[in-house]
Amino acid sequence: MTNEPSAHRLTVLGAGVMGASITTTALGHGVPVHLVDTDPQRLAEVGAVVEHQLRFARMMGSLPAGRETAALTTSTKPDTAFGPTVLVEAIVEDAGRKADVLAEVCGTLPPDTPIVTNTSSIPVDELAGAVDDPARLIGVHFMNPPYLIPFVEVIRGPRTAGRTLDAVTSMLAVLGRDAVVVRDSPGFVTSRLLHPMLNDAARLLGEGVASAEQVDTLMQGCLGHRTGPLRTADLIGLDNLADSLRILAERTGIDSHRPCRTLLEKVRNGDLGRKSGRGFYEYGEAQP
Ligand SMILES: NC(=O)c1ccc[n+]([C@@H]2O[C@H](COP(=O)([O-])OP(=O)(O)OC[C@H]3O[C@@H](n4cnc5c(N)ncnc54)[C@H](O)[C@@H]3O)[C@@H](O)[C@H]2O)c1
Repeated sequence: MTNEPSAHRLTVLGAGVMGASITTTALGHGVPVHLVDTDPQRLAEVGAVVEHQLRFARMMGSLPAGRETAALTTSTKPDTAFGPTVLVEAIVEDAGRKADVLAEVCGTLPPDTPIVTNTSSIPVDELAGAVDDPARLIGVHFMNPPYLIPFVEVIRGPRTAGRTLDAVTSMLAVLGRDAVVVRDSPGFVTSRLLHPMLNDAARLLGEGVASAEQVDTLMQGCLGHRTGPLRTADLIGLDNLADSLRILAERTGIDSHRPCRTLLEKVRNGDLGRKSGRGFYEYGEAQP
């Protein structure tokens, strides 16, 4: 696999928070993307979201200068004629739905096309059971937002082939991402450490120990956390965080990983964080 962007083409499943921003990262590095979402409304909005993110990423200097932005196509079903070199699954954090979509899509790809799951917490080998050839599935846990964070956590499942790892790390190099390869496990390294901490921050808020601003200010000012745990939770999306915590609790047997009452209440009220315009903080309107 070459380092020429034109040698790579991504199909991305899921045009939500991560699917859109993975798309921005690829387009800004000159890699064409076919973006698929079952929700036509989301597809109608996502072009403007990606444009906004491309402008922001350029302003932050996080895209290669002089590289032409690649073409984006969208649809509610994968276009088999697109011929991706890698397929990235970034749909909701639900093991059953991910397994269904992976089982369906693998039959439409040539046998050697690597499949990436962007799951936050589901063990890759659990999802590999849904793929025709488990050797071609690998986890790439892009951080949010991927066009600003140069590191990615790569999860090599016990059945992931070396050729899959090589092809995917080569694609990540074209996207300017540095891969840290870890062993498969619920939540891997980053979600296993981060998500329970965000849950505890919400618990402290619910117990009335401190306000959201105080929790974040203490974690930023005293412990050097970049954005504060509750602002981070709002950035992730509180529905996605709750789903990931449920999976962590079920797969590790650690009951305290279950999403706390304060977090569940926010999700029930539709306060999902930046993507809905309100979470632990008010944003006025939904943020791209
Ligand atoms: N949000 C984060 O900060 C973050 C970070 C790293 C990884 N992740 C992981 O990335 C994945 C996506 O998370 P998100 O935050 O973007 O979720 P999201 O809820 O913002 O978006 C999910 C999208 O998937 C679409 N979808 C659902 N079923 C589909 C299907 N069968 N085919 C195509 N599209 C489908 C939905 O319509 C929605 O637009 C999850 O596995 C999540 O755990 C999230």
